Amino acid sequence: MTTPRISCENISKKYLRQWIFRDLSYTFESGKSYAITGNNGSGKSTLIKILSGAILPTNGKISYLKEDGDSIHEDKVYEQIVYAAPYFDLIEEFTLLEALEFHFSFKPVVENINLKELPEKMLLDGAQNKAIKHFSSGMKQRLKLGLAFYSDVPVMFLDEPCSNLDETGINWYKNEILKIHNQRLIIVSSNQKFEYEFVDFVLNVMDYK
Ligand SMILES: Nc1ncnc2c1ncn2[C@@H]1O[C@H](COP(=O)(O)OP(=O)(O)OP(=O)(O)O)[C@@H](O)[C@H]1O
Repeated sequence: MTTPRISCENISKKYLRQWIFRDLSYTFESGKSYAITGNNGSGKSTLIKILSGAILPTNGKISYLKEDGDSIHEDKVYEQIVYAAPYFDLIEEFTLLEALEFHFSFKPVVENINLKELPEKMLLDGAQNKAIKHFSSGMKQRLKLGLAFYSDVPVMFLDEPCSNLDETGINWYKNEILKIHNQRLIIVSSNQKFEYEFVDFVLNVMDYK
């Protein structure tokens, strides 16, 4: 698995007439973990969306670079990433097993894990044939995070990862992320320290106003 780094050159984002952030130049190194912090409405989700390629910056350039310095073509970037966020919906009509089969038809599952083991790993044992529309908000969040954790890809974006999780879910999140954080580039958007205690670097979006 190649582990890319993400280079941002002078990126700025404007919505309507308001600059959300300006002139952000930063390199997210492969295998390191980062938190993006800042007040409510400061632009954390906007930045993480831009880094993933979900939306474009108003100005500036984002590149995914391989170890040899070559850039990964923008059409191929999606193969490198998983992204769990409140604004990305699950397909509600699927059962849990269908959702797992669907997701893992696009992304490889991490080595040595069988698809059948995943519900238990996500604390969703017993819900295999339940439709996602009947999941609680915490179950949906564990599924979103689980799809990210157990996909064998080098870049992981997490926006507000512990929203809707109870204490058991938060402990599960903390344990699972500690197992993988040295193998991936992880970028977490959060205002809650316990969600990003494991990171190597903190980037405050307020510093780019
Ligand atoms: N599509 C959009 N059109 C116009 N303005 C937008 C759009 N998306 C976000 N904004 C604005 O950009 C600013 C940053 O929003 P963003 O969601 O990135 O903040 P955030 O730091 O993630 O906030 P929170 O901590 O509340 O989740 C806000 O003022 C928001 O209203």
